[in-house]
Amino acid sequence: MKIALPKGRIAEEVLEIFEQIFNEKFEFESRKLVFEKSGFKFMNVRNWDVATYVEKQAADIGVVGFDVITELNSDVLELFDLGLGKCRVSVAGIKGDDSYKNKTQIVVATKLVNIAKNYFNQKGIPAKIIKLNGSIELAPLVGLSDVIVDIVQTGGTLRENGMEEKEVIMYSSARLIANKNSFIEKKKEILDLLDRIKEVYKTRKK
Ligand SMILES: Nc1ncnc2c1ncn2[C@@H]1O[C@H](COP(=O)(O)OP(=O)(O)OP(=O)(O)O)[C@@H](O)[C@H]1O
Ligand SMILES: O=P(O)(O)OC[C@H]1O[C@H](OP(=O)(O)OP(=O)(O)O)[C@H](O)[C@@H]1O
Repeated sequence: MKIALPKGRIAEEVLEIFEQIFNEKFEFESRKLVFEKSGFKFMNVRNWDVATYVEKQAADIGVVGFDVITELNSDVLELFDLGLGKCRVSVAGIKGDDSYKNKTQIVVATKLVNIAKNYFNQKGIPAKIIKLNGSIELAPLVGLSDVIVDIVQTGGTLRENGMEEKEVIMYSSARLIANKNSFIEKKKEILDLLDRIKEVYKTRKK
């Protein structure tokens, strides 16, 4: 069975869970992208690519943020909420300035283009979306956009830049996902692993 694990923020906590299940040290050596343990092949993949590997069945299962699955509209099965990497996706803007609410068209800077588009569409508010790849908070500060749609965790980045959360769009946490065909072909192995994860959660300190 092939398992795609994310690099980056949630990597450490995810590896910890797998360490507990397999009862041994789990570490991707510096540049090594694949390692095998007890018949499982683990792949070290960028958070944003986990959903793609799983959807295309290059991996049978994976761990990824719910924000990513939502943004990519990934056609995968969601098996379990791991409760890690908790954050929210919010509309944010300059503190005390709600003038964006009166505009005929709001200019929104974001990395999460689809989430932003769907949110303003559903509210019937015309929005022009500007895609950025990082440091999203800068956009309203220099007049590139009226507001941003971005991930908020501690709120520290917003505060430090004189901004505030205006509207929460969705809450996110890391999810265990499976490829739909793999779930049919390898149902027993996948459910066994899921049981082992749930077992770890019963004894896990929050
Ligand atoms: N402060 C935060 N900023 C970004 N993501 C966060 C934060 N807190 C929790 N998360 C969650 O952690 C996941 C992984 O974030 P991480 O920063 O490692 O990857 P990324 O930068 O979004 O992706 P990639 O490394 O592929 O470019 C996100 O998809 C989100 O669900
Ligand atoms: O609420 P906070 O705890 O401050 O976290 C939120 C910040 O973290 C993320 O950025 P990241 O650090 O991934 O950098 P980026 O701007 O390059 O995307 C996100 O895009 C926010 O900027």
